Amino acid sequence: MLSQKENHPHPMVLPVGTTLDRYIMHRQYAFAFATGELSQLLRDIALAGKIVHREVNRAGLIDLTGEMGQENVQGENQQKLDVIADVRFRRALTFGGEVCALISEEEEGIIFTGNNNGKYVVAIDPLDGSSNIDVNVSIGTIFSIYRRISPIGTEPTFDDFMQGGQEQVAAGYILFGSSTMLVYTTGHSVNGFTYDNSLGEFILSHPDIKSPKDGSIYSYNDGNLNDFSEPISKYLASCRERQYSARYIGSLVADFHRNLLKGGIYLYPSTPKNPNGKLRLLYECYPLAFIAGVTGCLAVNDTEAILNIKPASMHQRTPFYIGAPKMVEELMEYIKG
Ligand SMILES: O=P(O)(O)OC[C@H]1O[C@](O)(COP(=O)(O)O)[C@@H](O)[C@@H]1O
Ligand SMILES: [Mg+2]
Ligand SMILES: [Mg+2]
Repeated sequence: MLSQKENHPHPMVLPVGTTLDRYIMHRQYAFAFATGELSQLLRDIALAGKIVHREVNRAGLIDLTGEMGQENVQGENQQKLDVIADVRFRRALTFGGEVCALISEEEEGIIFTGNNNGKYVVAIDPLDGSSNIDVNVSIGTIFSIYRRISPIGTEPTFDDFMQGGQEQVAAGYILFGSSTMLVYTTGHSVNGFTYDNSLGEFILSHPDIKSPKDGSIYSYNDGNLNDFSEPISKYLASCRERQYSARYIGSLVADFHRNLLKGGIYLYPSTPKNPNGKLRLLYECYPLAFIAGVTGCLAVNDTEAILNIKPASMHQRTPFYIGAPKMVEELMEYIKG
């Protein structure tokens, strides 16, 4: 008699309307060696996402807008919601028990959860798009998950976080926009779940997302244009000449999500102010590049694919270009000259 796992088709396409929980369970059965820890970790992230969704929605009512009055490791003034989101994800991942350590945009060092038997480490941008928090514009959370390489039962190490983008076992983001969505991948397909407030559930709404091969949307901060290299300026001029649509929300997660669905390119080049770019490799660029790869998009910096960059420090930055393959390839032609 075939076991449940052998009997279960792989991959399983689930209908729109499936809850996240049911989806995760079914996906777990599709993998012979799945033991449920990653599934539980994804549920913990979804739980924290629901709590932050609630805080974001009523931020203006409960004095959660404005600055915290302190700086984070990046030298940025922390917004209250940056700190709230950081605390909520840290708690959910600590109490969930599957994560032995995490790094966060809001914290300098490694956060040890005390779960030394946990198999996973997480890198997280608890609140992305901080400049848009107080003005009711879409913001989000970005996360990246690795299986630890340090022995289970011991204290996790720096090396657990320096495995490189290709070693991610899962990555995703939560978008707090006109609706709240969780989009993630474990490397096989990218699926989007919309939060139904009345049910308190994430519901499958965007199964197996495939991104257009080409596009006509370009996203960058025009205020930095004079500081871009000549090849980048030339590429942007060619987009303008072709009357592409310039769209820039100023929240990476929201700009990425739009371009993922509609076809487009997001650029954050290096500038004199940010000689290594602005965006952080481990908890902004790697996870979005991992998602992009599964949907057929490309993610690069001026010299290589983002997932091939060898990490060296926890908060390192990189120039970042991500989007429709035809658009990114064309940009690379300009950069190569
Ligand atoms: O204001 P700028 O320089 O255009 O930068 C906007 C970019 O910086 C970010 O806000 C950086 O992320 P955080 O908000 O998480 O620090 C991105 O979301 C966004 O794309
Ligand atoms: Mg960010
Ligand atoms: Mg942030």
